[in-house]
Amino acid sequence: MFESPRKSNARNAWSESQEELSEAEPVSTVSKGNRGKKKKKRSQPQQTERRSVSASQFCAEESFDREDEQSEKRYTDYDEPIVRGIFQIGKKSHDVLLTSMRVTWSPIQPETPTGQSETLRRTEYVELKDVFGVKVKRRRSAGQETGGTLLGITLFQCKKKGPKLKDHAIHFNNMSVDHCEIWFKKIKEILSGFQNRPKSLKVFVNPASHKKEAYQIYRDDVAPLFQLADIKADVTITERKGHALSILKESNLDGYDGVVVVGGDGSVAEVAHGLLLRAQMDAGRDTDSMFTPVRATLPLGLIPAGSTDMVACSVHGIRHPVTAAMHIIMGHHQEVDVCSFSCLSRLLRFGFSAMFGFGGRTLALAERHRWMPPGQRREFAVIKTLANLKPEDCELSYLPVKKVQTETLDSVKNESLKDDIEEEESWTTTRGLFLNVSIMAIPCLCSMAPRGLAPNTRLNNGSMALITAANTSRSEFIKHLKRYNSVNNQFSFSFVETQTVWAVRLRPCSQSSWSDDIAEDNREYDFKNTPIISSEGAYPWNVDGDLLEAPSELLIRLHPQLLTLFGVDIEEAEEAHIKCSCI
Ligand SMILES: Nc1ncnc2c1ncn2[C@@H]1O[C@H](COP(=O)(O)OP(=O)(O)OP(=O)(O)O)[C@@H](O)[C@H]1O
Repeated sequence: MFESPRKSNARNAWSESQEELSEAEPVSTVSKGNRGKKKKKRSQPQQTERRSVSASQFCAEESFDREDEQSEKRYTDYDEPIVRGIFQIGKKSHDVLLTSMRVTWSPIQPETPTGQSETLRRTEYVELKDVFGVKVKRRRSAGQETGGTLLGITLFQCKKKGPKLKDHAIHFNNMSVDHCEIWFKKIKEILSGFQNRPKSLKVFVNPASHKKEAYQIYRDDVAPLFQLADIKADVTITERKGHALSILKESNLDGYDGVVVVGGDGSVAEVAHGLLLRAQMDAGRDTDSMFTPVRATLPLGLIPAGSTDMVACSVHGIRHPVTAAMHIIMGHHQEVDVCSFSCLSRLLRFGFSAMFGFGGRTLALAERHRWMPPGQRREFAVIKTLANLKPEDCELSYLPVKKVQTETLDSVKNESLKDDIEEEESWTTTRGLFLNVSIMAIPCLCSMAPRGLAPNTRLNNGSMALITAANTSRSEFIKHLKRYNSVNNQFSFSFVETQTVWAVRLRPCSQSSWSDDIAEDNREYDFKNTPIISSEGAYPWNVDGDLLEAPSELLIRLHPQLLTLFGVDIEEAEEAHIKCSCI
């Protein structure tokens, strides 16, 4: 029985095999003077191409025998042959070559009357930039934990299909210990040279997320991939709201290369806030004043396991735990804009999006009915809030993004924004009745809004979308909401306005805050068993799916590229994909 590669112990993989096996076969380590034709033609591989090339491509490159000195130099700089040997791949023996960039293999077979073209057509390769793990492959009997007959080595490749990433195993069979040891060590050495790839991660799993499946998702889909990639994971299963935040504030994070959260948007927001707050504390920033924040030192990985997963969808383009894990393993970094929420100059939290009015009230109501199953709770809250739809009387001010400012450097932008915030005349102010006010620093993709709640915002374009729905009839407002899930433009209503902004100030003016709703609600429900979340005079905000109560005016500022997430800019990824299929 073959050992399942996912269950092998990555760290001791080779040392274990050395102890148990002694039989050796000659290995032809490729010397510079004996590279043959293969050494000459490999130029720097294209960064976007992930699939194996066809033999015809390889053949075309191979066929040039006369090369000038310059191309020879390019070859030796980038694609030095390291080791060459024979492995069985599938059912056939192959001539396999390892260079610093790739592993190339072609079947060994007698030459045909037409020459070598057939062999070359079958030549394939995998680029090492797409490989995330190498393991020793052994045959073990049922129940055998260690040892076993060496069969060869297995490479684990990250494969891309649209926005989806998945792992793919390529088996190179050879029963010689010496042969496999050299290959194993050389490939390991190359893989450890990828600086962006994390070696050690702090992982937070929220067991209460959505259908309580976060731990299972981590254990079954993510941990085996981390193990293949030799990533050490220090896992905390959170016990309560705020648990991850307190760990991030208090623990020594020096040994980690990143932080990972397995959960929904609420968990993501808590961990993102924790990382950023920790960075401010370490940098000595006074968060009780108008401060210019510093960037978080560690990148954050998001494994979606919540009910909406807007942040994960926005940075991966898909809600898929394996894709999320592969972005972390491969060290794909994406800078992301973040906003800060402050009240009377005091920082309340960092986050990505906020809703006031309908969005805030709906969440507040759902939170008060936590005892209901998640889907039912949300549906109930939406219907009840729509039934009691009330506009918010508020004063709304914003700092519009000026064209010239969008091109300035981030640090300059932060300082310039700080000056503008302090100058009252830079603000545009309106007072009115609003059914909903949304402020989004990222596109907020989710199943209810596949194009995003804020489709015109990018992850790091240095601005936020301000979307206001002024007072209108319930039926018009429902039409607007329904459009998020359709191909029609949700903003083409006279009562909806969108702005591109840097900062927003919102001051509720109505005296009847949502505590009136609670009083009404409590008449209908058993309030002894329902926690009362609101305090008198506080207004509910939905900040990344988490309830935030602000007693008075809330200031929301944008901080360009303050956080690094493991992921990609999905628009760029899509463009690259389109280009590929055109070719
Ligand atoms: N052990 C725990 N028990 C209860 N709540 C927890 C626990 N650990 C963390 N939390 C809190 O649960 C809140 C909600 O979790 P999360 O956002 O992951 O799930 P969700 O609400 O189902 O998903 P989404 O936000 O995507 O809709 C978070 O604010 C988090 O702080």
